[in-house]
Amino acid sequence: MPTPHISAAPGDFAPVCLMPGDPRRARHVAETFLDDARLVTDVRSMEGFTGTYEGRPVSVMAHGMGVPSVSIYATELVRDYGVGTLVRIGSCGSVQPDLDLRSVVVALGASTDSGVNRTRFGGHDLAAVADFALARAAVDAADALGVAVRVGTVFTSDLFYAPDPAINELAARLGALAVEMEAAGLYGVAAEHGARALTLLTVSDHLLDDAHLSSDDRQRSFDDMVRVALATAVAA
Ligand SMILES: O=P(O)(O)O[C@H]1O[C@H](CO)[C@@H](O)[C@H]1O
Ligand SMILES: O=c1cc[nH]c(=O)[nH]1
Repeated sequence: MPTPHISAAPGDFAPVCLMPGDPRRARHVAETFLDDARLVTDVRSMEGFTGTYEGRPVSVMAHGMGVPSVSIYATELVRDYGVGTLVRIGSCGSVQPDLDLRSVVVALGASTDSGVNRTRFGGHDLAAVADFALARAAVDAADALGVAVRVGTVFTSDLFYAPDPAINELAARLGALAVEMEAAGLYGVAAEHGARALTLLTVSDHLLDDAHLSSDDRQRSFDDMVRVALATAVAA
């Protein structure tokens, strides 16, 4: 049963899994928000945990950085462990002047410079979109929790260090709220394997202003997004 990248036993994962990029954030979510959380996999130190939230089973496992990494973990979770719902909880760089540090973004869809979805779709452009019920549940959950969210598209880039920052301005002109590195890959995996996926992001950097959150601030802001993600996970 173990896959090349996940050592859990059958049934170890809940039907819904939250996915940050950073394994330490996965542990933080498990220890802070889940009841009875237990470690179910730690291959390559990419720890995954399963516990309960409001009495419902929920898992959290990191996916690493970039489309290839999220594609591996998301595929194995869905195909080999029966996870049907994946909610990415990540960070992003804002490219809109009115989207400030600490804001939470609901990524309805993702443009990308990655080639994976074209590879997947025989050279055509795939509509890399979130599951509508999850997106609606996230917006409702955020309202109920008093967390302001912006809903729109993001740009999933293979390059954290873009050689020409003009790409961020172009993405903004074409409507992107922010830049990150996995949503388009996650949505492609979900489309291929019939799973539901959503990406929630906290703005940790402002790419137009060159402003950045401190690591303490990142943690605090991240927790608002986690509350929204958990409420979404048990509602939708
Ligand atoms: O905070 P995470 O979820 O890792 O997301 C963002 O941060 C990483 C880059 O620092 C990339 O993975 C990007 O998508
Ligand atoms: O991909 C990312 C994530 C956070 N901040 C950025 O500028 N880019």
